[in-house]
Amino acid sequence: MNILDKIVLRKTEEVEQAKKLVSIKELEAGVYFNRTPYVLKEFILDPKRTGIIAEFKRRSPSKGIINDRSAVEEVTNGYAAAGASAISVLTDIDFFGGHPNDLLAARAANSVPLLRKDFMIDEYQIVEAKALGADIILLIAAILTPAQIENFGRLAKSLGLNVLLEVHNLEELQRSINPYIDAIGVNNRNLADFSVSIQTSFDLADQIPKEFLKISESAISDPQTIKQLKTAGFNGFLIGENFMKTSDPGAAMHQFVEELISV
Ligand SMILES: O=C(O)c1ccccc1NCC(=O)[C@H](O)[C@H](O)COP(=O)(O)O
Repeated sequence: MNILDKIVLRKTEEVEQAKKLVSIKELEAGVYFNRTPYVLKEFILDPKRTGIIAEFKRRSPSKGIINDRSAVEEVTNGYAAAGASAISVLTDIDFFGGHPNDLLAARAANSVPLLRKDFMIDEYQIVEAKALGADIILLIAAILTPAQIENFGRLAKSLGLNVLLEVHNLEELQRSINPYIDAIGVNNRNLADFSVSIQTSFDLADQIPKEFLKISESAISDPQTIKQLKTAGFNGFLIGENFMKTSDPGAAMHQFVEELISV
């Protein structure tokens, strides 16, 4: 069993527990449920912003603890001030040290699009994402069937949410595209064995149909790489560890953006 299988197994139990604790009706009565989500495309393509989706990530299966000291409000405020086009908040508890409350806290503290970064395997989590104040959900092709991706995408769009489809290879891309997707993220990390290669993004860049935003995800640590990814057609860049491993992730992003402007 690889790490993705383990995560999905645990997630299945977690979602069943959550359903028993909080009903869909209660989620729909939440303070954020009726807010209109931001449109990701407007923020990613805004020339005053950076295209960076900066991630709040305490730990990961590949790296262990990355940062268990920084507060979500402080970090996400720092990211927004540094020009983030969106902020990714990991809500997985057991494998990433996140929590749904991190998303609520980030929502209360920020006015940029928020990605609920989690392993979505059930429609309940999409309704929950809306209730937590998310603007974007992630659908990972490696753990979902094409029918699930279409059904989850349809539900997300009916709630006004943006849909980011994550793929790692051409086969996942070709079998997963549907009309409910806004953005395609190419994950440079192989989630089964943790190997990373930016080449994955370069290889898939021209295969992504023009109507989708193109996001390169993971293992980005150098402004020069962003420049190359932009030349290849990417408009968005998901970065976690490179900022979170520092004592002040917002300041680290600010410094990164300064360098990005000058390369
Ligand atoms: O990061 C991991 O170790 C990981 C393991 C298994 C499934 C998902 C995983 N990460 C999720 C992500 O895709 C990243 O958090 C995100 O793209 C940011 O990556 P990075 O900039 O390398 O922290």
